[in-house]
Amino acid sequence: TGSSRPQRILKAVQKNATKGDPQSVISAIDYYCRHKEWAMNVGDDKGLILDSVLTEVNPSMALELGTYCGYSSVRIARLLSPNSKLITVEFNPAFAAIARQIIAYAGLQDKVTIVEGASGDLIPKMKERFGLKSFDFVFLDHWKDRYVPDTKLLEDCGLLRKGTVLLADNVICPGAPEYLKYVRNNPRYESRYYPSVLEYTKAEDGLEKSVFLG
Ligand SMILES: O=C(NCCc1nnc(-c2ccc3[nH]cnc3c2)[nH]1)c1cc(-c2ccc(F)cc2)cc(O)c1O
Ligand SMILES: [Mg+2]
Repeated sequence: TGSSRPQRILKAVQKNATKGDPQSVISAIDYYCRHKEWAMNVGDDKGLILDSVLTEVNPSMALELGTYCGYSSVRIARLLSPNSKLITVEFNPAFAAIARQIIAYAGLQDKVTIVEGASGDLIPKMKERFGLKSFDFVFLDHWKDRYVPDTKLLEDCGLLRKGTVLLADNVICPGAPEYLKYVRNNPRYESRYYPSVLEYTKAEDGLEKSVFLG
């Protein structure tokens, strides 16, 4: 039984990044995934769009659905103000274990809480478990067929407030056509598409930013 791709990504971080330096962790993962083996991180092209939207929103409470190896958790958490927090949901325990180590290597463990389980089960428990009112920012990067049900669930659980920003990865590749229809035809959202490329490739992809209007 050999190593897994996430394990190899962790090793690349431990070998090439500087402990406590989030940017070096991001660069180490991007280098590895561009030159050694592809992986489904949001990547450096779409990552710059994520950075700019995040800086604009400056969230106190952020939610990420789909942690994978923690690459976007590090991208998000490194830009959060002091006392701001990121909760990230991961379904796969093996992914979560690697992400925890990568987030800790970046020195961001105090800003990030990784929750393991299905988003559909965890979202209804968030208010009580984390004593939070609502999220200021949500990054959707999990299973693409969960984007619509989980957005509806966030609405129904009162976890979105007037002005909450949803940013969805992969709306072109692998694609989230139902989600695009949902947010673009819904008067409760103001949506904008940011064209880009699929991580580490020249294939078309992009991010959809949707502001919840309450
Ligand atoms: O599947 C993806 N991402 C999802 C991973 C995940 N990590 N965690 C979850 C989770 C977390 C809580 C959940 N609760 C319920 N389902 C859950 C699923 N899902 C994904 C796939 C691609 C991709 C593109 C082109 C290809 F040829 C092949 C692949 C690119 C990307 O940027 C992705 O994000
Ligand atoms: Mg993605």
